[in-house]
Amino acid sequence: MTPIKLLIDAGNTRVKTALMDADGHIEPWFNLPYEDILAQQLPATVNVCWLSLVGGPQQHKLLEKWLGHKLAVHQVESEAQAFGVSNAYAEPRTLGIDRWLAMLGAYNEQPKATVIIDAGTAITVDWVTADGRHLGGWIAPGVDLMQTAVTSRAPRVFTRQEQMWGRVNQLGTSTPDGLLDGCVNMFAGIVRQAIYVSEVELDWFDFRLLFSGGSTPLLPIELKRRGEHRSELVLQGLALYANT
Ligand SMILES: Nc1ncnc2c1ncn2[C@@H]1O[C@H](COP(=O)(O)OP(=O)(O)O)[C@@H](O)[C@H]1O
Ligand SMILES: CC(C)(COP(=O)(O)O)[C@@H](O)C(=O)NCCC(=O)O
Ligand SMILES: [K+]
Repeated sequence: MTPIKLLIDAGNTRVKTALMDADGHIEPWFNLPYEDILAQQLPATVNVCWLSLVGGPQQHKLLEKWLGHKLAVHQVESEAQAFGVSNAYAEPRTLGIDRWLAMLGAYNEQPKATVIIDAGTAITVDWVTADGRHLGGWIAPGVDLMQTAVTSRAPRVFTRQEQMWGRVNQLGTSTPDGLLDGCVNMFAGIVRQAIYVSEVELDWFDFRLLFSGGSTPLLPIELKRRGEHRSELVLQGLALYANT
């Protein structure tokens, strides 16, 4: 493919990108922490970029430094409605652009009742009905943040740099294991609660459960099997805007 457009999903921790050609085909490019993006060489054929940014001024500055003045940048904002989806927020622009785009990406792929759980820096959960109504959602700390929240206020609690995988359903027998297991299980718990609310409160019996974000692999297999791992939803939403 000859890429002409760059799509950027700039989270609070990592930057995910894709390239789009003149026919609207997209191909994933990289998923890197901010400090590593400057080393990435932009393809010479790319002249325009579509940006989803939830990070602050520091992250914005890094992106500007990377892109230089070579590209026209379209920064997308959440809207009251677009591409068949209506935003539940009374102030639509205050909904995280990553959450908005993930809903557009999912709904335009399959217009069906959908729950999207994005577990990155924060964990967000959003509900969209089969007719494209966003009902609202949740914002909770991500797994790393949960651990930092405890260690920053309790001097005797500490973490060890170690693999987080496979910790769900474990009972910790040391401080770092107990903290890790507690936080990973908090994540599993919010997923179970989201399923409960969908089935019992909303009476949904046939819905898509989509997982995205860097912490998805921490979920136990029985929860992963209830849904699909779809980390490119924000980029798919951006592609809708880039194709207009
Ligand atoms: N390659 C990786 N190795 C270890 N942890 C990762 C990796 N990628 C993502 N994570 C975890 O996921 C989080 C970032 O996921 P991501 O969905 O990219 O977040 P955001 O959109 O907030 O930038 C990190 O805080 C970390 O917990
Ligand atoms: C909730 C978020 C911090 C999630 O960001 P992420 O974890 O993907 O980096 C982001 O979507 C955001 O800043 N939202 C604005 C507030 C809102 O959605 O209501
Ligand atoms: K998130």
